[in-house]
Amino acid sequence: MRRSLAGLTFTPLRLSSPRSLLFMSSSLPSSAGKKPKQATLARFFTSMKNKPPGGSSSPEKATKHKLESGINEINSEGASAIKKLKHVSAVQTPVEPSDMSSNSSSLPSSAPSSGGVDASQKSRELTLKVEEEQGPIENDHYSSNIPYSEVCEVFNEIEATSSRLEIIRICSDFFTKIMKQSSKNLIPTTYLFINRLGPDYEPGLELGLGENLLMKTISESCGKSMSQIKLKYKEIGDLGEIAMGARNVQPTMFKPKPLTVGEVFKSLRSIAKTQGKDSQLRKVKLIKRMLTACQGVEAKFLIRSLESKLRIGLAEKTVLISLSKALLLHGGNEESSRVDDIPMDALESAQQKIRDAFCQVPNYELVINSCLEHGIMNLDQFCTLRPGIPLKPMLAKPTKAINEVLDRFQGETFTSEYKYDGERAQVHLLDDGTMRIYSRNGENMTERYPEIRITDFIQDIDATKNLILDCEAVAWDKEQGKILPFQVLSTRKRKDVELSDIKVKVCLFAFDILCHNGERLINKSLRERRDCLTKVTKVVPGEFQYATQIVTDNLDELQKFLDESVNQSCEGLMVKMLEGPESHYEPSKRSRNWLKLKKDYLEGIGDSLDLCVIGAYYGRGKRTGTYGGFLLGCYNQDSGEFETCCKIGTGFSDEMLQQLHERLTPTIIDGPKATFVFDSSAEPDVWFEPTTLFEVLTADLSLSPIYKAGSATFDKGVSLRFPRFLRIREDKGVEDATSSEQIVELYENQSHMQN
Ligand SMILES: Nc1ncnc2c1ncn2[C@@H]1O[C@H](COP(=O)(O)OP(=O)(O)OP(=O)(O)O)[C@@H](O)[C@H]1O
Repeated sequence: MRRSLAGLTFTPLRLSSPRSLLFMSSSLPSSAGKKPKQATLARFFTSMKNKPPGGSSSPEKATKHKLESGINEINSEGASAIKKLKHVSAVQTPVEPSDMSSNSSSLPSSAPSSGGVDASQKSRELTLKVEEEQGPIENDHYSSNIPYSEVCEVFNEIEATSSRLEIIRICSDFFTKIMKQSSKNLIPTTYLFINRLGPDYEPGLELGLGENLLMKTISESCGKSMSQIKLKYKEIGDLGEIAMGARNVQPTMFKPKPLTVGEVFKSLRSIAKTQGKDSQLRKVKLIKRMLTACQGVEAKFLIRSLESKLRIGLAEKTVLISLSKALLLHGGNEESSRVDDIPMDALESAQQKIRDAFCQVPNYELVINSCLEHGIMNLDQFCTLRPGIPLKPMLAKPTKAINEVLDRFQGETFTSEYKYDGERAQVHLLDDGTMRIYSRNGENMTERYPEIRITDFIQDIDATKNLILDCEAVAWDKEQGKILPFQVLSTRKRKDVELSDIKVKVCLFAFDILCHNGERLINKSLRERRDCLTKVTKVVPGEFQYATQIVTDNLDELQKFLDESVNQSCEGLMVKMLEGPESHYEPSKRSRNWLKLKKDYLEGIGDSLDLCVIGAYYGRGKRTGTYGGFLLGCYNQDSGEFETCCKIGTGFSDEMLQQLHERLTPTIIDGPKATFVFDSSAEPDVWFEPTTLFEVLTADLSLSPIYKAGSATFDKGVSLRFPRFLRIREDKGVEDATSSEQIVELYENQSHMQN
């Protein structure tokens, strides 16, 4: 069967067997270890345009070089004075909605011929003035003339589709189509699809728009009163639908000029970056401009993007797979001009390459541009980790007993390290001497630790130009010279920390080095990386130390080491492969080459779970006035859904219940989201927008007809028995919740142990 999308004919991807189906929906590392069939692959890749390193002369190339050297500094000094003046000239005249696509097009005749100090200072002043009026000026990396309506039509189609394979087909067909027009279209479009405004580590990309502000804007632009909007919102609970309904019945004198993907994306970024005096007003102005130009379904998705909830059931992983298909097709010649013509193993390799690159460089812009310039199959040479970009950290699998560890590492050389109880800190030293510290989620938290100076911990500062270290930041008692528990660390301020504010000292415990002087070390053995770490850095007691470690496979020695770690306020042990390819650092992967052994959880399933709060039950008796229990869900990374796995009411202090009531009540929504998978017998009294993760302990896991975690694997869902609240996970986003896949694995391990 052939389908047609906006004039182009595509044949849907045919999957030859249930096994291939399984691959398509499988998780990130699924194809590791599988060898693609060389003959088919070779045939396919020789038919691809050969793009030698750096040999491309495509128009994207120049842009790409600019991007690679400083994409995360988009609004900084990088944009030239001329470019700024160019924008200034265009924006000095008031821009009507219908003119939105025309700004930044012409150079003023007065543009300076060189970037002399006066000229650039002057342009900076002008830029600041315009930024004050309009929000920060963007350079043109995000230009795209694709009509925004086309993206919205695709969103609409996805919203109405439940099959993940079909969604992948829709997305990859669309990406292929827009790339045929210009490959530049892909970056802003991808960001709109994943509902983000840039890489996670780029600061200042929070839209910060409250529900009320959006209602007011809709009311003012679409000619409805605030009370009408509020009433409708109570009824249908979707501001997007409301804006679309209101906009579409609004009489207009002139047909507005259609919005483009480029201008919508750039306006969203400008809204996020608008700060300071009257920022709300300026944000509203930008929204109104777009809203008055919306037609058809555009207003629905524009408002949802502004709310940062697209609600179409599109998981980021699905977008990544679709992207790899489209990019692979784009790199091929006419013989392979349809997704169907690409051999399955070529697709598998391409997907793996793009995921690997993304784990090292979590920036769509850099990954896409690298694909376009060098070809997707050469990504591993050109798109690799670098100081200044936080790579996704390697993660560990839980274990329940030392015996399990010994079974796993039998016959191998492995090492055990203390598992410190603090916050992960990826420390980067950049060529220009600046230091950045990134969290587990790639958030820049350098400001949180103003007392840390990495240069103090480097042996030979002249010989070390840049590096990336993997560490745990732990609260430290300077007087007693010992580690303090995590709870003490969490009392430190998270923002705007001044040196004078610091009451709780921090010590960095380094356990890995991932890059040194531009050399990637992740494909070296842990033993080699450790040697490098101790050569390049030096211990400063109480400020920078190495993770305490031991190399032994003796059960008694390991038991003693585990007890010692706990006595020193650690959580237990991290046990790691020490030699050979299995000891390489695997970004983003929850690997069986790193096992965690947490002393407190040995009695349970070996680990705590981080689950998303999606609903609550009103408290009774002593708990009247607060919530008495909560409905929790894990996150299915394939479908983007939250699958319920337990009700929880144990482990909360009265104070915590009060806090949770205050925190969660503003996030109440009118009904369950389409992404909540639940059974009607466990319906809560109120539903929440997913915002908060609880770290939860459980005695064990069991199958239940009421809960839905992992129900695609088993007929029933996996649920937690006797769940107990431990704390709120402030350092994780809702999509970092324990995945359905992890829950299934924990359940299977538990059944295996019981048998
Ligand atoms: N020696 C060590 N080696 C590696 N990680 C360590 C070490 N000591 C402490 N850690 C911390 O332990 C974390 C992994 O264990 P844990 O399960 O507690 O973390 P988490 O954030 O809940 O992650 P997840 O549950 O997703 O694995 C690492 O992310 C790191 O922050």
